[in-house]
Amino acid sequence: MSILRQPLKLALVQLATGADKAANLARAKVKVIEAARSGANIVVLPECFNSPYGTNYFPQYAESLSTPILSQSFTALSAIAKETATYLIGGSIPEVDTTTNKLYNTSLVFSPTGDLLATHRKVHLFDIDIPGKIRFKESEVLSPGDEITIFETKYGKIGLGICYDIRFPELAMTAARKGCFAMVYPGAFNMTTGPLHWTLLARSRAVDNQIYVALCSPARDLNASYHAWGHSMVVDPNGEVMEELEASEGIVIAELRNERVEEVRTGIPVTTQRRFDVYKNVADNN
Ligand SMILES: O=C(O)CCC(=O)C(=O)O
Repeated sequence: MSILRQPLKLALVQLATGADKAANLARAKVKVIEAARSGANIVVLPECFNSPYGTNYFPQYAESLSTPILSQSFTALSAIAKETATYLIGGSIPEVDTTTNKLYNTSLVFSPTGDLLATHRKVHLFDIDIPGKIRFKESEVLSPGDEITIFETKYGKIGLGICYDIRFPELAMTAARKGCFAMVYPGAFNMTTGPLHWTLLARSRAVDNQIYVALCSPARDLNASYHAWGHSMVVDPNGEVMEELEASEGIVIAELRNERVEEVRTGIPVTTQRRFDVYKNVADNN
């Protein structure tokens, strides 16, 4: 069965971001136009591309999406998607729900006509504490989303997660079993877990599910309080890294094809060999 209806070019924009939201949105527009001119059909921006990354920044930069026209980032992303006629996976932005006052780390996806296709609120919040290296507690200010996000494109279905979501294989597995040809994760790993796990996790989710996996980071800025790992990459369904950036701003484009999915799935047919009769109670504790 064809899960990818036609070949497509996927672009990851490893954006250089700063503290000025309007400047970040303007820079995103320039780079998405550049990607589209290079033939990209789907373009991805990084996690928190419109603000610095840090719990202290989220309340200040958060936008309500309840009246989209009033959201600076929503309107900008929709207009960029329309102008470039691309599917735009708009990284993520801090969102405030004004009825509950809760904050979320939220990704918006737009169609080539500028219509909203999907909204993903980061499900697994980035709460880690590695003594002497990094402590980060998104849950101090953010609330988690509660849904797996899958959206339909003319190419097929794509699953969407944000950064730390990649550490949870269940999310990608569920999306793959629902027919997604790719998982896309806007992300911003750091200088401790980046070198340890970024590539490992991307390749793992790809090879677990025999799907494409794309991770899109901001560029590294050593003057910022958070140093992003960079290394945006596209991994193929065999777990092979197709394209990868270093730490500075750039764009990578990879061509995704159904033949590659089929070739890998035929050679090593794990997608049809699963034994849910053996591990159907995967969520039980004992
Ligand atoms: O999982 C990690 O090591 C990093 C996650 C992260 O930076 C994030 O969720 O924003």
